Amino acid sequence: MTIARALTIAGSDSGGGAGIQADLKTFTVLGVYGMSALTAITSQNTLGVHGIYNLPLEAIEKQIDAVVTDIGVDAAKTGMLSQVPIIELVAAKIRQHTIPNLVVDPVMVAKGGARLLEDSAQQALITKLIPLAKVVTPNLPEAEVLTGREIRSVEDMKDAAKRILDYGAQTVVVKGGHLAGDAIDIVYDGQMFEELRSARIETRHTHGTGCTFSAAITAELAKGKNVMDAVKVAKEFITCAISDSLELGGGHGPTNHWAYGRRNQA
Ligand SMILES: Nc1ncnc2c1ncn2[C@@H]1O[C@H](COP(=O)(O)OP(=O)(O)OP(=O)(O)O)[C@@H](O)[C@H]1O
Ligand SMILES: Cc1ncc(COP(=O)(O)O)c(N)n1
Repeated sequence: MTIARALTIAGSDSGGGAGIQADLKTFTVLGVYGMSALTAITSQNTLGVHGIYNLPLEAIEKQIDAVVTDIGVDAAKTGMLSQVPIIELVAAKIRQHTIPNLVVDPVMVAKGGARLLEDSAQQALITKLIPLAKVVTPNLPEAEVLTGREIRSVEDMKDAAKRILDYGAQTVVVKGGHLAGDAIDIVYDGQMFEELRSARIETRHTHGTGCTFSAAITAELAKGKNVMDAVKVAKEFITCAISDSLELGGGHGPTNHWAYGRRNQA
């Protein structure tokens, strides 16, 4: 049996709702074989991030080399890459192995406010990693940092998408989860804008939405979908996952990674 293969290069969330745990669950539910290269371990739960332990560069490099040279990768995503040397290493490895279908989730701040990207590393993300991306998926605060402009409306989101595309990404998805009203995401490929809209779900259990969304795009690209179709599946996947989110822990509970699969079986 052949199976599409996806790699996540990201941090571990011990709470299981975000980071590589969210990515691997999403890959599995979408029928893709998941692999991981850990960049950092976080001590984390639904209440917040309690500790960050970046891994040595050699450990990150060896994980990527091991899976690429043996198993192979049809698509990959990056998540938490907290420091300049980690970003530079990951970018160099992606180029060296010509890893296809790269989704860059420019993770900066966890839901509880903990910084997962050092300020000094923002520029490296823009100059080293985003130019390699088939798709880059900033949320509103991330898009504001990347462009240096406030985003208050869908028009501002479109303007940000254009500016981020100019850094060299092939497609930009500006996620509107942080705007009031419907959850609107703007997709821009340099030619046209597409607006993906869903009703806002009233819940505080949204830990890991960004990781899950970008992992779903990665899984669909690994299976050979084009970017627009992959993003549409990811939007459905995350909407189901938030609708059926899990009341675990005392803070922001995780989304339900199984909900999309169950709904499509029913
Ligand atoms: N309450 C909600 N109801 C419906 N969809 C939502 C909701 N919140 C987020 N989304 C959707 O989830 C996806 C992830 O968007 P979001 O803006 O939450 O990014 P994020 O990177 O997860 O942010 P955060 O770091 O706060 O988790 C997008 O498709 C967005 O539209
Ligand atoms: C290890 C790790 N990576 C990323 C996030 C961001 O999560 P979100 O998907 O909520 O933006 C996180 N909280 N922890």
